[in-house]
Amino acid sequence: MTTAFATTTAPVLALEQVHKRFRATQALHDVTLTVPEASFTVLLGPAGAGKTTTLRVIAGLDQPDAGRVLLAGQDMRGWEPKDRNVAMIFDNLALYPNKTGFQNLASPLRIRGEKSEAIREKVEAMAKTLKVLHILDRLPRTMSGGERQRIALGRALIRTPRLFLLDEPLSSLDAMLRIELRAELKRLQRECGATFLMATPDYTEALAIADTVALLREGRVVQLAGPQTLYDLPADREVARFVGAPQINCLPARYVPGQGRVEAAGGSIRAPRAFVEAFGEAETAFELGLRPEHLAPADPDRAALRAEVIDVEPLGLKSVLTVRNEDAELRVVVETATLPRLGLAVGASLGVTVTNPDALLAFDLQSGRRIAPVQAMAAP
Ligand SMILES: Nc1ncnc2c1ncn2[C@@H]1O[C@H](COP(=O)(O)OP(=O)(O)OP(=O)(O)O)[C@@H](O)[C@H]1O
Repeated sequence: MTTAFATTTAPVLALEQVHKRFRATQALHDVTLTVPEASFTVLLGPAGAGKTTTLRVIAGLDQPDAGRVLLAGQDMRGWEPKDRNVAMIFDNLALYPNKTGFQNLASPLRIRGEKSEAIREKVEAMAKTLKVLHILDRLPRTMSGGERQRIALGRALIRTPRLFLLDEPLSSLDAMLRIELRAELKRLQRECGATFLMATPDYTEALAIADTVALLREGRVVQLAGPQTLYDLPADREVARFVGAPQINCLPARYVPGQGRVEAAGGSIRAPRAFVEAFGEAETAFELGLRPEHLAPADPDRAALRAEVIDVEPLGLKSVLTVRNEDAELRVVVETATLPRLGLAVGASLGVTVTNPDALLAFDLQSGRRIAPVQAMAAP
């Protein structure tokens, strides 16, 4: 399916210092965000972060207290939702129960007064893309949940607004279907050249689907970055914790400049270059961020630290070990197949080594902001 979208030099959407308060709650605080044409941007954040409010403000369903919403460069102040040429798709994608799959898909086009032939063509193209050609003659009650969701998505996507706003559109689906449909959403967006802004609290969904992620927390954009940057260079400790499973290990640490070493969890490792650059000659206490996949079991005599296994969580191909010593508790990801050979079971002693020192993160003890690696916010 191809659809021509008008090209303008201005981004499809720009939010400029948007504020929104609901009585005691500051739902949005100084939100500034740009969404370029033909991109897939994800608003990621926990419940109550302000995702839905952001989408509603863009759609014109809520008015900002301050700041501007620009669509294709045009200030939307005073514009009715229906005149903004944006489509908002919610999670409860209801279908008309008495209409067939075809009629449901066709309804937005019929409302717009399109000709029958054009409608048939567009519906069939959409049905083919979403793999629902075989159920076009059926009523929703005879479809599976996933089929209904596809028809509903197709009905929303069959129009060609300049911006699609999707509010957790996959949240009511089971895990398998969600993964399948999110890949299709991405493909649809790419093939149509449409511009999507999607809200989700699920970081795996955001990482899998987004070109750019805007991480919202308590009404603020905490980080705007490509998915990999968000994971590798989180703006602060909370972002690092929110993005990634098993969760990143965060532990008190000290940088010792003379020796160029980092001490943590009762052990010591050579400081990565990024830390030397960030800390210079200053002995510094900080919080060390260690992703579980950057740790590995090792010979206790040669490892950075020693610990005891207190839990083993098998996850199929990989397992998560929780290990503890007097100073710290850490999660370590290992290949499940290696567990018996290494004798790793609850109660076993082991050494733990850092496999990728360049991936270590340092956070400020007070503010939690990342202090190493120092890197300008990378372009997504
Ligand atoms: N109409 C309203 N009246 C009062 N408070 C509101 C209203 N709408 C939203 N809020 C509050 O504003 C904050 C942001 O809400 P919002 O629905 O935007 O969050 P969200 O990130 O979409 O959360 P969720 O993932 O749970 O949908 C919350 O504290 C919420 O309680």
